[in-house]
Amino acid sequence: MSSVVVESDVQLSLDSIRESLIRQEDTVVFSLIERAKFPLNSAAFEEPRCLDSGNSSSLTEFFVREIETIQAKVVGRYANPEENPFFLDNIPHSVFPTHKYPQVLYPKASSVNINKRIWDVYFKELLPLFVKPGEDGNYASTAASDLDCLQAISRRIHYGKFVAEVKFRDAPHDYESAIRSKDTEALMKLLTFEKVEEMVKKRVEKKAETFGQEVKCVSGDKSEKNYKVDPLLVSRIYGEWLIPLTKDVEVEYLLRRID
Ligand SMILES: C=C(O[C@@H]1C=C(C(=O)O)C=C[C@H]1O)C(=O)O
Repeated sequence: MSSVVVESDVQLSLDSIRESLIRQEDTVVFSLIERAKFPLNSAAFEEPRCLDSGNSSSLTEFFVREIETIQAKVVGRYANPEENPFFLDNIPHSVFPTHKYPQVLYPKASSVNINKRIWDVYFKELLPLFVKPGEDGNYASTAASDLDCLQAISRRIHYGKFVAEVKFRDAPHDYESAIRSKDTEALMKLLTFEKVEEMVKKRVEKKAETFGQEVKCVSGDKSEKNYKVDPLLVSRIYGEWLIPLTKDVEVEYLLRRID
């Protein structure tokens, strides 16, 4: 995953942040396309089927917890300020040396984490929209695919912290009074760029068309195109959930920006 390259004097630009968000769209769209191979398979994430007595996790929750622990220990995943865990309260230390990430985010605001909301939104609202209903019993692969989607979506939404930091640095006086009076409406207005949002929605629709079309080798084939995930739905997922949640992260971050 491409990261914003910032040196210790921490040069940030809205353009470089937006470029990373554009690249992350590829990951999000591909992960949705991959997940659409499987039906809903709700038993994996709804039923507490763990055989370990005293553990009431669903298969998916158990899987995500275990993978997060391994990723923290082996690759220091959460040393990267772009990554936010779903379950780990105490992040285990990496057993290998980790990259020293420059301190870009404001320390008191950097811990904003809305993954509980993202988890609920993903399983209750998004997933039923873009996968077929039913069960095929392929729960292990489904859980792995869900984790890919969750991590891609979570990274995208929490990137709002970087967006908010750069917007604050570009116009601290504009933001400071709204932060002091905890005026979330004013903050939302300041950080919103409707034209950019429209462009994002159009672009992800196009990406879903391009990445998810069935490829045919018959030249001149004029038959209707089939898509693995409806491109309009991908645009809607961005417009109704991913962009608003990113902006909520921006507001949460800004509210703690001058603590
Ligand atoms: C992320 C930004 O902040 C807001 C959120 C956007 C998004 O989530 O794509 C787009 C434009 C802004 O309204 C940005 O300005 O790029």
